[in-house]
Amino acid sequence: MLNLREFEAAARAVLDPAHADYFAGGAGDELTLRANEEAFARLRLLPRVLRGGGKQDLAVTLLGSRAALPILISPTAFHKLAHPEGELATARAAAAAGAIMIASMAATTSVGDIAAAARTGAPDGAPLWFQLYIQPDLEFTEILVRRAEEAGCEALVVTVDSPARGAHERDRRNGFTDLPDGLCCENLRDPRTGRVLPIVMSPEITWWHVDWLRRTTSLPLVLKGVLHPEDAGIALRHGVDGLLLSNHGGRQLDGVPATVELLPEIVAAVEGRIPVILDGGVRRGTDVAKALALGAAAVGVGRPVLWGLAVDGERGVGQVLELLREELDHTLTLLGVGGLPGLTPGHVRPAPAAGAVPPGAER
Ligand SMILES: Cc1cc2nc3c(=O)[nH]c(=O)nc-3n(C[C@H](O)[C@H](O)[C@H](O)COP(=O)(O)O)c2cc1C
Ligand SMILES: CCCCC(=O)C(=O)O
Repeated sequence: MLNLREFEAAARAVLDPAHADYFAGGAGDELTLRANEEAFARLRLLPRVLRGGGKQDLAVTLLGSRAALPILISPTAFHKLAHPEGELATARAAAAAGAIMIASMAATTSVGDIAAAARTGAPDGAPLWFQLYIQPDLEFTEILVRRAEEAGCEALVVTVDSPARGAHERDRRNGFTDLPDGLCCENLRDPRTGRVLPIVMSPEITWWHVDWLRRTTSLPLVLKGVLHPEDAGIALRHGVDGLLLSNHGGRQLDGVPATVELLPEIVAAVEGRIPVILDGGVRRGTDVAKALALGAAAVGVGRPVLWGLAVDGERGVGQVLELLREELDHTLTLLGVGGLPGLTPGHVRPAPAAGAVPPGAER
């Protein structure tokens, strides 16, 4: 497999079509889903020449978590739909690659088991973060937080773009509403009753809940899904430690901008005080370089990990991460950049608008 696109095609060939559509799909007309990738394609890279350099160091430290590459595994639900080993395979591959994995609250494996798998992938420890939808039942939300802490998660990623579930027409068409028998969201098991609770996406969640969470845990808090620069400023005032600039891969509000289009504004709004991670449409090492040049501290990938997992379990996820790592390394070399800190906004230009006449070409 030469690139992530080939993984996508191969994954579709092996997945149940309804599950392939669940992974691939977006909300509504899928405008934002397409926009994420198109926006990367509209950015051009501008290399510098004759600058020497050598082996690229791709390591980053994010909120105290050390990673071998600036590419995280964004949280995605239901990995056992892609492969019987599910999140365990993903965690081992992430750990072996030194990539931070953000375990989804909607995982088909408990966060404790995911953490144990990550340790087998990298015995000196592999950074694991936990994604949380704040539940209106705060007692249960606190149970989830303690489980993540006990599992050794190093940060909480609080998804705030989901006051309601996105409208996924592919799932409605396919009648995909529930997990198959035998699979469930293990993290949602309620120790008070032994039952598995449904995930509540509630419009009643507010900044008050972020403050509550801030008081409830000492883990770093990353807000996932802030898109408005004013909300980035509000997040700072609420003591948030990082932002994951995300439109949920085009699966929540359709019609919102591509994340990389918003990146410069969000980076400006946080004034360097907290890291901004970006996800949505990252498919190439060149995309990673573009996002980092525009000020992202790192990027996340969602669907490509599911494709790798579907194609070949742990090995497939490992190959997806390795392809991105290699491509990023090669991109930096061709850009004449000696390491991640060398990437600057000057390395990126917008493509001319369609039909535009280049300056000096008018007659
Ligand atoms: C199948 C699928 C399931 C997802 N599940 C979650 C989830 O449980 N929690 C969450 O915060 N985001 C979830 N996301 C959004 C991802 O974290 C991420 O924002 C998005 O996939 C990034 O875009 P990309 O797929 O283009 O890389 C999901 C995305 C997909 C495609
Ligand atoms: C209840 C699971 C939510 C998964 C999710 O966030 C998505 O499919 O985008």
